Amino acid sequence: MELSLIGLQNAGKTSLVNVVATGGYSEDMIPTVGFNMRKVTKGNVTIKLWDLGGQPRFRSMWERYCRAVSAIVINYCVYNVIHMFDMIPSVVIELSYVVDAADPDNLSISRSELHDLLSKPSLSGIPLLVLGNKIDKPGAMSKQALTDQMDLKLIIDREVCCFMISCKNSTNIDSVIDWLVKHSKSKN
Ligand SMILES: Nc1nc2c(ncn2[C@@H]2O[C@H](COP(=O)(O)OP(=O)(O)OP(=O)(O)O)[C@@H](O)[C@H]2O)c(=O)[nH]1
Ligand SMILES: [Mg+2]
Repeated sequence: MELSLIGLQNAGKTSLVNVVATGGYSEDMIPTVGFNMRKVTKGNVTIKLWDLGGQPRFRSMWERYCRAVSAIVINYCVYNVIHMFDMIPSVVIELSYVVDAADPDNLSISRSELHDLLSKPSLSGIPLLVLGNKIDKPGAMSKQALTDQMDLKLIIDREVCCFMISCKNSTNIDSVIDWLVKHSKSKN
């Protein structure tokens, strides 16, 4: 199974890959240039994770990487949204600010990047996993607020699942792995 992670810069995509792969977390991260690929084995399932750079100059390649993979994970920095699409790479879209006021622009950018991506015919029907990341931070938004502000209720043409996570504290990372393994099995 192949997954692509998309999200705005600083959402925590590379941190998520590290936590899923090894359990390791670091504050000291370098922004991803282009993409990284990492293979992770969980039980009898091997997942190839495409970790895409979230800076504006890299966003045009998201669709290309989502066409070839099994799932799309969208990562938000709440904060993190992950969407999983089966048989397509996963995409992560991230928001890098405290949602409730500090930087409303980022939230609307994340929302429009997500809905733009989902409107691509090449990605139709792919399940989506939305992850709200950085819930350890004070002021992190609730799942309900994330769902409302990302207009997730408008997505009716595919399975959508949403978890609130913290890579830092490993909160709900097990649920993310279970979801990934379950969806990779259902397609293999
Ligand atoms: N407090 C907190 N910080 C986090 C969490 N996850 C990631 N971070 C921090 O957020 C920063 C950015 O993390 P990255 O994983 O590099 O973000 P990215 O989405 O890969 O960024 P790009 O590669 O530029 O797209 C780092 O300083 C991380 O330590 C979390 O759960 N909680
Ligand atoms: Mg990165």
